[in-house]
Amino acid sequence: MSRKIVLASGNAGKLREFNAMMADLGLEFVRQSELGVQDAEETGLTFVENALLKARNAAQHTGMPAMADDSGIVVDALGGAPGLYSARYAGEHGDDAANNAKLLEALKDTPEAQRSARFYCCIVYLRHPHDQLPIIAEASWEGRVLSAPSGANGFGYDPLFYVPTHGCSSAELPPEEKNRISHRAQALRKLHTLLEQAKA
Ligand SMILES: O=P(O)(O)OP(=O)(O)OP(=O)(O)OC[C@H]1O[C@@H](n2cnc3c(O)ncnc32)[C@H](O)[C@@H]1O
Ligand SMILES: [Mg+2]
Repeated sequence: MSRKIVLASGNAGKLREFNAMMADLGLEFVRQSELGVQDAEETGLTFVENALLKARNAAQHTGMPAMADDSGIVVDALGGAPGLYSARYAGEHGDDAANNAKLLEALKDTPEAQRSARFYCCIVYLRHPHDQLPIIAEASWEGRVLSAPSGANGFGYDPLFYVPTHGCSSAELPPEEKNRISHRAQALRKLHTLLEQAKA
């Protein structure tokens, strides 16, 4: 699949990671902001609906194949919150510091054994604006929420997300290691396999 894809995200951290991962997969993309595409309203009640809304918006505004990611942190002790609303958990969209502070506050009385959480990522690919058979891949990354931030890599909730397999936060992982094991890496590899199979 050689066509250029419009990547329907405005999140700098995600774009950095997609940039690193898609080159290895031979996927060429352009950011929607470079094509004047405005962010879609995320009115969905599921991650897949929001990813579809973002991909469809970008495809319709450009006529190109489009790919979108909707993701978040799902915390068991909070009944799955912030989940779908991770980007605006503290109110202001994309205020990572406020979102992390609110998460720490919400779990201040939660013991370590009950702080399990997972990052979830759903990626949707549309071949063109009228594509009725989107290619969809999703993945989760199991961990738990730390009681204090640690590490400076990554973005969003990475300083608070403890990765049991590596004994550190996802913000302490080297970027290339996060891009090997994360929810986004797993979902993108699945999507790539589906694209190859569909010869999309
Ligand atoms: O919708 P786009 O434009 O892609 O950008 P966004 O930041 O609004 O993205 P989402 O709506 O998918 O919300 C995802 C939020 O979940 C968090 N998140 C997602 N993936 C993450 C990761 O790999 N590490 C840390 N936090 C992550 C982060 O706070 C994001 O703001
Ligand atoms: Mg968003």
